[in-house]
Amino acid sequence: MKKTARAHTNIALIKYWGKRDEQLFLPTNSSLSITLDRFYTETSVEFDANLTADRFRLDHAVIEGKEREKVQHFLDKVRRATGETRFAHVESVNHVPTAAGFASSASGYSALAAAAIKAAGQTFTEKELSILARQGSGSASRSVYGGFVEWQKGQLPDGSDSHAIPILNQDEFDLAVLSVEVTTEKKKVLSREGMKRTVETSPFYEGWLKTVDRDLAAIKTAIHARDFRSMGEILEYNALKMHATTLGADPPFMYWQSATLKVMEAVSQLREEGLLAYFTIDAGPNVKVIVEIENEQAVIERLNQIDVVSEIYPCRVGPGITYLD
Ligand SMILES: O=C(O)C[C@@](O)(CF)CCOP(=O)(O)OP(=O)(O)O
Repeated sequence: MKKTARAHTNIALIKYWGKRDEQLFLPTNSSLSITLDRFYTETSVEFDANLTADRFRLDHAVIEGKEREKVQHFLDKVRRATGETRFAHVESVNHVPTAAGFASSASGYSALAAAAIKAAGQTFTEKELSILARQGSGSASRSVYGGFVEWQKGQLPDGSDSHAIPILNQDEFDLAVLSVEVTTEKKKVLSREGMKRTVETSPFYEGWLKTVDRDLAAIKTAIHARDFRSMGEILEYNALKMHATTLGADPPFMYWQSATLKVMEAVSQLREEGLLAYFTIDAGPNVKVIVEIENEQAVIERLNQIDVVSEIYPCRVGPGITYLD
């Protein structure tokens, strides 16, 4: 039977940056994210005895090659976990503007994990789904839950303790996440390759590992206290440290472009003027600005004045996985 699930993108406030096990997608450090309401992936899965290979369509186009193989490799994990033996039709639609710089792999693999398990006639707990989704893309482990989510790195070699846990529900600490798209010129280093090169070659990586757990503990305290200022200071600091590690990689690389820096400077200037806003940046030049709801419009107006800003997508804290049939 065909089953469909929806999963949302998430934005990390404490970054997942490095794997201790590439095959099982086990991270070097724990991370923490906000699931967003606006951007999501809807995926349907139907196992079919007549198929001789998994079929994958993304945004109504048949996908072949590496991307299809990655989906088949992931569905092999689903078949091992469920005893399902058939191949599947997979249909995914991304409600994520690709240019917005959101890694749709997070929403993509959590939606795929949820729909595939249901289509195999099984029911997984969120913890089991998180462990499965993690093996498609690390950040997908977090999109299983809504709101504020921690992905615990775990200690066990089999990864059975490396999964997400809910920290705060989506309606318990409302804030705005402004996805600021800047004009982009060059191709970016994909996060998977970027973190691998950094872990293997950057002398700054040990500094990252030394301080990330402290950032995580401090931001959880700030979130539970609804202390926006402290939370903002920590998330911005953590993002800067993550990006600093790439400058020491061999060969070095930088996700920021001049447009990125212009937005970063504007956010600092806003704080000078008393408007509390903080930025975070992932594996690309776009910037996500975190702001309290009452300041959202004022901050959007100011950021729209920056010549290199091409689009701003306002988001709110969003839900975990939902099943559509
Ligand atoms: O989201 C974060 O915590 C931080 C990042 O976005 C920073 F770029 C990394 C996301 O990495 P992902 O795409 O999940 O890698 P995969 O496990 O190799 O698929």
